[in-house]
Amino acid sequence: MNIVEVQDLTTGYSSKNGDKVIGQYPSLQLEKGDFVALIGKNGVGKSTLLKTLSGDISPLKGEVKILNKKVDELSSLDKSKQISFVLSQVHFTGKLSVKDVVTLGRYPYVNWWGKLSKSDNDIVLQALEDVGAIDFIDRDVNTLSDGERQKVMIARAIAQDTSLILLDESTAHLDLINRIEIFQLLKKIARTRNKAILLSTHEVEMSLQVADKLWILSENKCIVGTPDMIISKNDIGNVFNTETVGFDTQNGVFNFCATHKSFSFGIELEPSINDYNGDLNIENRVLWLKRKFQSEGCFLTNETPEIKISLSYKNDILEWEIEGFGKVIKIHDHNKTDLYKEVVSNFII
Ligand SMILES: Nc1ncnc2c1ncn2[C@@H]1O[C@H](COP(=O)(O)OP(=O)(O)OP(=O)(O)O)[C@@H](O)[C@H]1O
Repeated sequence: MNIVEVQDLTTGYSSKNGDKVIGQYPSLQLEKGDFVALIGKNGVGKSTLLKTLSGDISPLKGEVKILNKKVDELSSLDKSKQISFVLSQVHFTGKLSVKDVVTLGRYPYVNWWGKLSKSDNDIVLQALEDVGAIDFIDRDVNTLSDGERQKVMIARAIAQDTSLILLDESTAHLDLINRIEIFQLLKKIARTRNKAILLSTHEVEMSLQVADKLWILSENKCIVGTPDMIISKNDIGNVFNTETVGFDTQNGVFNFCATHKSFSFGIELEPSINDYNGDLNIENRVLWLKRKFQSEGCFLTNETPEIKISLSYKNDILEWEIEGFGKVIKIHDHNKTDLYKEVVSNFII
């Protein structure tokens, strides 16, 4: 079942000088259980779309339905039971504890006298536990770090228990481990509690690994797909690649490319390497060396490269042999060799 249904939607802003169109989306849906990442370059319209879905701004054209009801026709109480919206920047005036802030998420459900039940209290504590914020439950929310505050705001949305949770760059201030944990937590909440969660983010690589689907905004439109579909059509590369950044569809990561072109190179591992029994993962080391050379503008090729590099294992020592421009050098590798620097200083300069 669809929680969100978008038809012929045009997002944007009206002013006395006329309408400013930001995006046009003929049809978009979010189903129960969906955890979807909304990605796209700066200024492409992610926040504008989220604010339109939440009913905070009106569409220039078309409509948004939440559980079959037009969002702009929902009462504010119904809206707060159906939609929670986590913003990236929040500031509270006055002194509010972390618990007070998360408890605000329960207010659509309180009785006539505004009294919270024990189960409301349990939901608040569980939400704080879920996001890893229970340890600062009594702190003044304005004294928290940006990352800590983000966790609290996500806990408030969880406590609000809405069908749709929208998050605008809410993991931006979190460190890597917290980002992964919050992504996984949001996915689990979507699945186990049958919610639809849409998170705008610049975490393209993590979205590909964790989200069920991606919405990629680009030039007024939205490309929708599962990560495997998106990768197979190279949608990420088509949208994000520039002269200096290229998306590697095989490894699901962005590679840096130099704007200038340098020498061609090839790296091979000689069979003797099989006898090596040290604590390095040689294949990974070579993979990252290739990336380093490519980021310097070097072109990887197996067919007669200008610089041929081979790694072997002789007399208990790893040894690089570098050949090119009529010259050969050997380097004993004690795991500290900056191979790119060696090549440039011995062969290029
Ligand atoms: N209130 C407004 N009035 C007019 N234009 C606006 C308004 N708010 C945003 N915009 C413009 O709408 C466009 C989309 O902005 P939006 O914030 O939706 O992009 P975004 O994809 O979320 O960007 P970012 O990744 O940088 O956060 C931008 O060109 C922005 O300048």
